[in-house]
Amino acid sequence: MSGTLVLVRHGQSDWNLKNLFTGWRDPDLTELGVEEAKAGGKALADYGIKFDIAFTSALVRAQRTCEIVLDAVGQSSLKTIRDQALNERDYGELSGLNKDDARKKWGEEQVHIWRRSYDVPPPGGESLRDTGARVWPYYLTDILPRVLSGEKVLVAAHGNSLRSLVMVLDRLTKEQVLNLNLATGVPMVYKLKADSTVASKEVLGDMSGAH
Ligand SMILES: O=C(O)[C@H](O)COP(=O)(O)O
Repeated sequence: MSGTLVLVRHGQSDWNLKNLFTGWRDPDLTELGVEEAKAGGKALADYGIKFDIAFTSALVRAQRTCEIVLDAVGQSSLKTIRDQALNERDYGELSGLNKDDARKKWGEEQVHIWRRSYDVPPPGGESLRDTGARVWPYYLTDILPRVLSGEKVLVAAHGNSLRSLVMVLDRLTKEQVLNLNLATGVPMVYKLKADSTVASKEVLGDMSGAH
């Protein structure tokens, strides 16, 4: 019997609010980010799920989101595994730069390619493929076996580490992944088949405002 995989991007961080490239830098959630995480948790509580285990990254914005979601579903003491394999894409030399300033310097198109393409890395940083090269093996060895054995698994992570997973789960092409944007704090509930492909996907919230 296969289980359930819930992916949730962390709520708004201080650097999301300031419009800065963040990557492996470690800002905390804003007040809005806390509210987004609470709303995602409430959606999961209303859905009626109880998790068997949670995974998050080595970065505080994802860890706090994970804690807030678990609190909302009444499981604040649930075992949670932190691993930097789930960290945000390393933004390299863009880390700490303002996204609008970067567009002025390098042009809208180039910045969009760095942010959303599959295989073009930002200077000194990771492409989505590079991010996947650490997320996918971790998923295969540490997360997927639990889901396939029937567990309900929460993964609270980042826009791009989760895009690399969604790309595989939703079988998106390199072209399609350009338009994949994940909203902060909106849970995606996947039920997997025994062969690890997706039986169903439900999005508990509004992804349309994601950018
Ligand atoms: O690291 C960051 O700056 C954000 O968390 C994600 O950035 P993006 O929207 O450019 O992918």
